[in-house]
Amino acid sequence: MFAYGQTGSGKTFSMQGSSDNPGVYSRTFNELFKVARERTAWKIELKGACVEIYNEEVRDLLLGPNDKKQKLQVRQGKEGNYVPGLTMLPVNNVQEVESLLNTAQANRTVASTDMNLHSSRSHLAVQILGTMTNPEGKQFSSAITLVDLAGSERLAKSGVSGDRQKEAIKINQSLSALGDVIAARAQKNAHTPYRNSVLTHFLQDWAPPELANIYDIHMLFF
Ligand SMILES: Nc1ncnc2c1ncn2[C@@H]1O[C@H](COP(=O)(O)OP(=O)(O)OP(=O)(O)O)[C@@H](O)[C@H]1O
Repeated sequence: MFAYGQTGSGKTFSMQGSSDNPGVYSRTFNELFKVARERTAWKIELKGACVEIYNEEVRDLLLGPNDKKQKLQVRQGKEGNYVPGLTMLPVNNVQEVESLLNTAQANRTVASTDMNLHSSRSHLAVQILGTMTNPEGKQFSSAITLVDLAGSERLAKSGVSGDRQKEAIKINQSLSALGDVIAARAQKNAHTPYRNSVLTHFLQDWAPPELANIYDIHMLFF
């Protein structure tokens, strides 16, 4: 699921929500753990990861202040791309996911522009990966990814220069690459241009075009 829209339109606000008005994260993860609890005969293991894609670099947002930062790269896997070395922590309930999200939000790159005092300068991807074994012993794996995209911005309006301007150019380029990927998937093109940005490369799965509809993409427009 992607939150997409102009800078300052309320994407991060709607993803995070508040204590009296839960956002997309809370609602999604409450439902996920409710379903997991109901499947009493299944063995379900869930792990969470949070990354930001900043200036075409993948950054691990779950590192503590003393953890060693390493350069992360997207690698090709059989069922989808993955990032070797990325922190993935077991999560057993919504509170544990919320704790990961708090760490991620605190580590995310934010800056002030004319259009948003706390503008996200990166795409934030929150991923829950599940390994599930049904009562017959058959194993499945699955992932849900919620992406709070950095906002598209007109440089003249956001009034940015220097580093902020470079960030805005990268943000706009990667949003355009995401649009191209979604269009190619929707049209079931033989080639999907995943490699045109780190965002789309990170999110690449390996569904052949004829099976594209088994991978749900939801866009929230702001
Ligand atoms: N529905 C709302 N009610 C009250 N305040 C809101 C609402 N939506 C957004 N805001 C406020 O508007 C400001 C901008 O919102 P937010 O940071 O969520 O925008 P954004 O789309 O994520 O921007 P960017 O792409 O620049 O990161 C914030 O101060 C936020 O608290």
